[in-house]
Amino acid sequence: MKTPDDNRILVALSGGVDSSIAAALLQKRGYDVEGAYIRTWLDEEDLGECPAAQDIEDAEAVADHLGIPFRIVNLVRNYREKVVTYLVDGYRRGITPNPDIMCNREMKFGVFRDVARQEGFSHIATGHYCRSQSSEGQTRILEGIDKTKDQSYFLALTRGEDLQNVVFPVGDLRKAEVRELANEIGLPNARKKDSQGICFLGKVKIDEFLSRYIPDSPGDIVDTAGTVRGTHKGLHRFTIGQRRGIGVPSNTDNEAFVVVAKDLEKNQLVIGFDRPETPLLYQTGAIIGSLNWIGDPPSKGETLAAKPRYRDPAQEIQIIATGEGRIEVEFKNPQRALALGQILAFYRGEELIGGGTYEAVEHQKEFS
Ligand SMILES: Nc1ncnc2c1ncn2[C@@H]1O[C@H](COP(=O)(O)OP(=O)(O)OP(=O)(O)O)[C@@H](O)[C@H]1O
Repeated sequence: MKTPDDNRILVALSGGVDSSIAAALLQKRGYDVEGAYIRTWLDEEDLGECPAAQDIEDAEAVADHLGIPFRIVNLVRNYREKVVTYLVDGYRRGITPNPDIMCNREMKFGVFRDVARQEGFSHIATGHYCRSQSSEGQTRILEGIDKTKDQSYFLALTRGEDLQNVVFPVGDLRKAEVRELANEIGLPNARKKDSQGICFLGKVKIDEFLSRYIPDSPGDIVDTAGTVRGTHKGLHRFTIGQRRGIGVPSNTDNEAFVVVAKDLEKNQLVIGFDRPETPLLYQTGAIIGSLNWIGDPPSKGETLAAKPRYRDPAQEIQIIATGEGRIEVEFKNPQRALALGQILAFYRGEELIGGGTYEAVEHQKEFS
């Protein structure tokens, strides 16, 4: 193992604009910067095409443009073990996993960070829109300045110690500034669109991907009164709140059915109208498990902000009870369509203090 050199930073280069600018900014600040593309998927047959090929080409072109060394870090095996398994197992159990959050925890800030350290890099950097502050051995993660791009949510399950010596150079910038900088320095990928969706899946649809791993398991579609309205091919193909692809006409003008629950025991998909009074659709509280604290853990009775999902605005919550590895929260305002397995991220002001997984949800009392 090489001794970490305080000036050496390995930037995770995805081929996108944000991480390219992260590398350019660090280079400008005088660091000894190198770029690395993380390969998480190899099996081109599985995906029909290799979405990574273009990204690798772009990442390499950026490294060339900046005149920094470039490498590909192969984490295909780790990714299958840690992320694909978690993803497929989750869907198989009827819950809704978040592979992006797991990819950050296990790959970028897990194995990749270890590889960087072994290669003598003191720090790693990514193009995430968030900020980090370190003092007295503790690292605090703050939302990015650009609230419309903030990606701190995706770090909610990353271990605090793994976020030490991680730099987020674009967290202090707005996306428009990042694009402007990319044009100014003539980055070859300046016009590239933002990436979307699950890390490796790229252009592949999630249900198509899952169908390779999880066999169909047909069952009834019922409404909230228990009347059978149709059949489904497998509960894993649906998420609470989903409107598309149910295939049951509502016969009501301007109102479609949404998935309000999955009854795993009966293998039934429960549907209803997208209305606040629809039974099961809105939640007032939740039990959160698989907890991870980056900042100081909350105490019983504390009022905090929390993001029930990425892109959801922060909601006021209260900590009702704390227990071993679990916490019970109450939402000030009922939340729509929270799915088991999804992640709640906790905030004190702008600081991300951690996150956990919905293990159970509490429905609006009058309807449950
Ligand atoms: N395959 C990859 N190889 C290396 N780094 C990656 C890879 N995928 C993502 N990253 C890193 O994680 C960060 C956040 O990833 P995300 O997929 O959300 O991309 P993004 O916000 O669109 O950023 P970018 O514009 O850099 O792609 C990236 O900025 C990059 O540093």
